[in-house]
Amino acid sequence: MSILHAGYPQSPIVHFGRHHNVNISQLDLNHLGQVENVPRQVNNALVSSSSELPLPLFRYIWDEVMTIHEERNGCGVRNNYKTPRDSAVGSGGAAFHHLHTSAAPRHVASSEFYDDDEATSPSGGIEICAGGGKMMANLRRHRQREREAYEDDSFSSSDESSGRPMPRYVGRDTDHVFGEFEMDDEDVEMRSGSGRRDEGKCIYGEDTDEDDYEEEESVSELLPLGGGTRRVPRTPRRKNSSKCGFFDYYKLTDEHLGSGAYGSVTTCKSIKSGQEFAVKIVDKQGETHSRKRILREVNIFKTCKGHPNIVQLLDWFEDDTNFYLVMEKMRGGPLLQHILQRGYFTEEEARRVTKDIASALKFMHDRGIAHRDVKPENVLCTDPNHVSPVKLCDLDLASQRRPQHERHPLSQVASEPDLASPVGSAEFMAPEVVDAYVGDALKYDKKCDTWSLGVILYIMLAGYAPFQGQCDDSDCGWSEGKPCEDCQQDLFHRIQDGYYEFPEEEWGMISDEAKDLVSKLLKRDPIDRFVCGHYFLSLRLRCGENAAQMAQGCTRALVIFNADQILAHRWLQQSAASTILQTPSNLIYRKDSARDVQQMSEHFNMMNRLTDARLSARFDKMTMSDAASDLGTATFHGDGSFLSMGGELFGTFPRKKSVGIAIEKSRSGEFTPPISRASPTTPPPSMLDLSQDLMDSPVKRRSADDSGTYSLFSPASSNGDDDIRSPPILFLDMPSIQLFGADSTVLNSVQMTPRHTTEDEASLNSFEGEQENPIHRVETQVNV
Ligand SMILES: Nc1ncnc2c1ncn2[C@@H]1O[C@H](COP(=O)(O)OP(=O)(O)OP(=O)(O)O)[C@@H](O)[C@H]1O
Repeated sequence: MSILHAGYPQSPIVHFGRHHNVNISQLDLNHLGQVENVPRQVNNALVSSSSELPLPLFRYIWDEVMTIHEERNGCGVRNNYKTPRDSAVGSGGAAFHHLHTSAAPRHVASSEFYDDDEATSPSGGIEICAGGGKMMANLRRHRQREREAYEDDSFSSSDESSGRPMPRYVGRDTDHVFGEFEMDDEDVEMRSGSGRRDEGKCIYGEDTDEDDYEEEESVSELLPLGGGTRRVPRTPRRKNSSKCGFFDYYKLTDEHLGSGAYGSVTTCKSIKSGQEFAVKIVDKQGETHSRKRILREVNIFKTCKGHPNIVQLLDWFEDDTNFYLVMEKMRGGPLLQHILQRGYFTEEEARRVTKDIASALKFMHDRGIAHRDVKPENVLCTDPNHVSPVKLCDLDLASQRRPQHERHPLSQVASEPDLASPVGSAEFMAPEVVDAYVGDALKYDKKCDTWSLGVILYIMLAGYAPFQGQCDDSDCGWSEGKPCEDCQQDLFHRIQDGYYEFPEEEWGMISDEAKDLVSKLLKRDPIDRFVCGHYFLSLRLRCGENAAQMAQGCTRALVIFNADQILAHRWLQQSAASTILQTPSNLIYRKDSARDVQQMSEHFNMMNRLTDARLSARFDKMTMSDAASDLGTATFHGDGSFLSMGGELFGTFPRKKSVGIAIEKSRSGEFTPPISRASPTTPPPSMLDLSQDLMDSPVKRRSADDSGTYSLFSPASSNGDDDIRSPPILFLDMPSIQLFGADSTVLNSVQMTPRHTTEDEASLNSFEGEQENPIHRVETQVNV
């Protein structure tokens, strides 16, 4: 985990008005690293986090600093800051210094981010915000550049980081010669025409002159952290005149590599070089054929281009009957089959496989993609003689965020189809995904992948799954892969309970570190589950004696978490024991009926679309309290998933309608919201209006240990920020803010001494404000 703090580096003290000072170094990661009760691996990660922060993120911060500065001060500021490398220019200099020297500044930014007077307003209340429109927009730009850099050379064949050469492409380069499928509009027709051979038609079939140019395909940009999609400007490119199909370049062999719900995968050979590849052939006539789906899969393959632990797509074709996706051939076969055939497997090998999968997931998650079907069949071994390295395949269920402009501000909460559709194979489904099946429809996110990784790790170590379905019917064929309603229900219940064991017989010999990682991944509540990928958190601390003052004065701190919790786990950090596991003999692997799962998914998708339409219609004529009750009841499910999407959601509320508040009320405990009474920090009336409605709509919370914890969220309504993507505001008149890690240990706390405290405040146990990163909570505690 890496943290970058953008605070006030020139002085560690931030002045909140006349009476209240905050030592901002409390947010400094080096300080955090010394917190005693932070687990060792977190502590270590924090201590070393500055140097781990990827350079591109620093570039982003630098860009952000300069952009904001330029906007406020006119042009030319950027240039002024570009010359010196010393710290005389404050944080900007520090960031710049880092860019040029890779040194790790402890602070980046300061007043470059925000007006000086924001830090010196009268104190009395605290406002916490997440997201930040400009931050997000700049992060998108940064991501685009980063993605282009990756495509250019970061994971090229001489990728030093992996030490593994990428497959050398020898066949036709569809991208450069013939163009690609239409990627940017999923409904668009793929172009086709008569191929040179009868078997196939080429994707771009029109005859053209040698000198013809066509526009390069737009590339959909996949964005992390709640981003959207933006088209890259088209550039002209020479178009080849030849027409061609799959069979002009490859011939099929008899070797069948596997099949799934959508196609069969066989070996093919390049006619030119004789080199072997794998080709997934999807029948257009089949019930499951969907051009949209294929295009999405290709698009995601493209985004994952070059990663050493994701199978690479090399070429793709379409003819009258089939789609052809030509990939590198994974000669070692699916993971468990490989382990079974070898009959030998060690804990160290399990560790390496886990690291490879986690690395692939981090890469995808960083780009806003969830795989959603992580299971052993989709983990393929590169080499027939070694279990690792492995690569993830089957990106056809992977999901990316939709472009911002295509989303409806409210509908995405309940029905964003990308991550809301339950897909995947039953044994590997995370509880929140199962919830979506069994009626408690709610959002789930990329963390469903890390759950599945936990299941795979469990199976690798023990040879059986942590959750298994059973029924009383002795003739039931569930264990052979046949459908059984009762077994499926039983499995779902077990996953929802989240209860599993480490039976001594198999687990006695396995290291505590390995078990610890399993338990961090198989956390029932996604909030507590380990994550990988970048997350960031923007805090706004706002002070004022009344709403008007609060609207004016604030300061902000940006915290970026490079939350590679999985890869940073101590079991993955160093070699594990070479203990020989019982896995091969215990492996009784039941192939999933992915088709059944998919049918359920389609059904759920349909329900989603209905909900979507309903919400869209309602939103247009919605009053503020409607919006509030929507958030409070229909769409806010109180398990943190709201907030895992929250940064996006809040950011997209149109300002005029944006005074929604969602309050989560736990099952037990009394709750008196500070906003419902007059206090020195009385929030704007719009918020007061809503509070009572929300109090009447408690939301069920699923975590067992949540009593006395409350959440309050609101999109921005009065922060004086003209940015339509302005972040949510959490009004608090509490004196301290605490950052919590995934395991609920306090990472940091910022103490505020309120000028006014009342007895009422003592009745508030705590607030919990979730930011975009669901693993970190911001909580206030009463300190009268
Ligand atoms: N590049 C490859 N090299 C070797 N084998 C492969 C390759 N790609 C896929 N396979 C094998 O083919 C199987 C099916 O491939 P894939 O999962 O992509 O198809 P699918 O129809 O999308 O499957 P699903 O039903 O899981 O969605 C895989 O489980 C794997 O065993």
